[in-house]
Amino acid sequence: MTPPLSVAVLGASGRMGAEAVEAVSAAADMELVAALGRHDPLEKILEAGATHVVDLTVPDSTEANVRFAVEHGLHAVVGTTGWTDARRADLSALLERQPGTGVLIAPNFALGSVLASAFAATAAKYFESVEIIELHHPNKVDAPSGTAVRTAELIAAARAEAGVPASPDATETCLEGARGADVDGVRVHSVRLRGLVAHQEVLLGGPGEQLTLRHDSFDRASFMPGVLLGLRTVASRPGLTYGLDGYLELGR
Ligand SMILES: NC(=O)C1=CN([C@@H]2O[C@H](COP(=O)(O)OP(=O)(O)OC[C@H]3O[C@@H](n4cnc5c(N)ncnc54)[C@H](OP(=O)(O)O)[C@@H]3O)[C@@H](O)[C@H]2O)C=CC1
Ligand SMILES: O=C(O)C1=N[C@H](C(=O)O)C[C@H](O)C1
Repeated sequence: MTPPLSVAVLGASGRMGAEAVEAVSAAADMELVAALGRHDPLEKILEAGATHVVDLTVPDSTEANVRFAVEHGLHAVVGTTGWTDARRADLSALLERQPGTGVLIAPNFALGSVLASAFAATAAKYFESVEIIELHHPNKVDAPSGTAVRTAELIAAARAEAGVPASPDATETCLEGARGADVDGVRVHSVRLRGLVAHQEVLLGGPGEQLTLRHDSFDRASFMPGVLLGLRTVASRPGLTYGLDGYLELGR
């Protein structure tokens, strides 16, 4: 019989971390061996004999956490935001020196969200205009969301490959921010509202029509199947995978 995966959760008392602790504890093929808070030394992961780490902390700490895991040959599943191109490139370089170790950075673990972003990328070349609205709870520490950034990147890449020109926009703004953030040429608007969890709309416009792709996470339980899928897959995918779509058969 295959032994259970030995999993350590970082950020264990946070909104996502607490949910992950429950999900891992309930999974028959996993054992939760450590649950670390902000003040716990990372060495606790090693003492506990973890082989897999889940990072659900904050953008300021995630890079050091993941580097620590990789340097010790542990596989990491990362949901924390803040992984810029430069940070991912540094991590890829580190992973080259640790063959056999896998890291998944997943801007969104909800399968519906991953699918919605993939659908948006597929649709993007057929429409003149595309904009993203992401909507989250007001305790979220960053904007725009990692999901919106990833979706914009996928859309921009698909449009560039198809040779689609930039979305038309003749606006003269008189107030900074009125048109949202520019992510790879895609406008992203961030809403923070009490009562929300995590939501996103991709608006695609053409002459006389609009396609809206909306995904809603009403509960953080929505992220857990993706976290568990990541944990079950990451060791078989050495190096860095960016986006849970990398583990799914999406057939672009
Ligand atoms: N990929 C995905 O599907 C999802 C990703 N996220 C992302 O996950 C991250 C966490 O979100 P959320 O759970 O809502 O946030 P919370 O603020 O609820 O939790 C963050 C956790 O990180 C801990 N922490 C804070 N600072 C440090 C530090 N310096 N070192 C180690 N740990 C630290 C906190 O500890 P303490 O309690 O002691 O302050 C807390 O437990 C965010 O980046 C968010 O965007 C969120 C939802 C889904
Ligand atoms: O902070 C959150 O809540 C979320 N963060 C991730 C992001 O920034 O995209 C994923 C999801 O949107 C929830």
